[in-house]
Amino acid sequence: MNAIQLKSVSKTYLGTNKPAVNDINLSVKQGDIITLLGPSGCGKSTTLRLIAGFERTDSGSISLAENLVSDKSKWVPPENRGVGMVFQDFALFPHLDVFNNVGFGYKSKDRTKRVKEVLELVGLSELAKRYPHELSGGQQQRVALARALARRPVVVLLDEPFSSLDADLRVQMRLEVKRIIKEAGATAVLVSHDQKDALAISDRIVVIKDGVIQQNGTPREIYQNPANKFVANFVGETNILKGVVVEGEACVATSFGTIPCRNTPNIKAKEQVYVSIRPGSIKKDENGPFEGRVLDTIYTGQNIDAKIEVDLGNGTKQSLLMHFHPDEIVNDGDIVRFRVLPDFVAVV
Ligand SMILES: Nc1ncnc2c1ncn2[C@@H]1O[C@H](COP(=O)(O)OP(=O)(O)OP(=O)(O)O)[C@@H](O)[C@H]1O
Repeated sequence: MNAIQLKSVSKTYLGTNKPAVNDINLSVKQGDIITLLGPSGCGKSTTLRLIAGFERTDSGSISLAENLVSDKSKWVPPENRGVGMVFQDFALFPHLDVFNNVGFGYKSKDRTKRVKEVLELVGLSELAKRYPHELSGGQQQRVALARALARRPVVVLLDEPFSSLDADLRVQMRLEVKRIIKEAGATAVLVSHDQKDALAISDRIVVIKDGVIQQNGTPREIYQNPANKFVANFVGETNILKGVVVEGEACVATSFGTIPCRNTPNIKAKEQVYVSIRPGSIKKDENGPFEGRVLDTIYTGQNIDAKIEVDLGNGTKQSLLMHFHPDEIVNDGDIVRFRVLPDFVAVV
């Protein structure tokens, strides 16, 4: 079952002449976590607000759990859409304790039982009597999530859920939020401009630019086979090079040599293309076919991120980003031989 379906949804705000959301089609399967990912102003929050019912569409239709909630002749208000919302700043009520924040507006007979249940789920049973100012950022986020889940919503919408958390807590809360949503069996839509959040938490990522969906895929598809240059650049670091597809081989001829590439069979031979090579696909190898000079290195703990320069022989140089194993000793000016593995090479 589709928990969410958007068909040809568009929205232009009054007083503007460019659509914030432009003909978006999107289906989200029951139980999936999806992230709307894109730069500031691309239309992520507008999409979320249209689903929640805080904004009205200009055209197109929205269904939640297969029930139509918005089209040109039907409009279901936010409170009747079965949507749970987690806001960026968590929006907890400062004068209510954790228990009453979570149970706010929940009027059913089973209120006490349900609030206890979701507090258990988010691991806050012990802190039910605390007030928001007595909680850490991560605990406040759990309260916000528990409140959103309490009414067993059709979908949970989370607007930049990790942006107010510091780096360590952010990493921890990605896993925790994912666990909680999965255990609750909820369907969730997150909005984020952070590719690391998106890759870590999502079943699917929807990359948006200028109100238009650029790609909708699993984190692996998005990272390994970005649909275009924008997606390749926005989700992770990459090298984008011009090239020509080689006839009869899964290869692309680029300025510094022929490199293996898996997604060429559907492309005509000799066609001019752009190829995206992730830095992790460029491996140091004493017997490799290419040679470059190290310009710059950054030690990240997991890798040594390096910028190298390949001499193309005719007075021009091609710079490339590559990763070295963190054990390597790499100095600026070193000459390294390398090869390109096909794993993270894609025509875009
Ligand atoms: N209430 C509004 N009135 C007019 N224009 C708006 C309004 N809200 C958003 N916009 C415009 O619509 C476009 C999309 O905005 P939106 O907030 O959906 O983007 P976003 O991707 O969520 O950005 P951010 O990450 O900065 O929140 C932007 O150009 C924005 O300026």
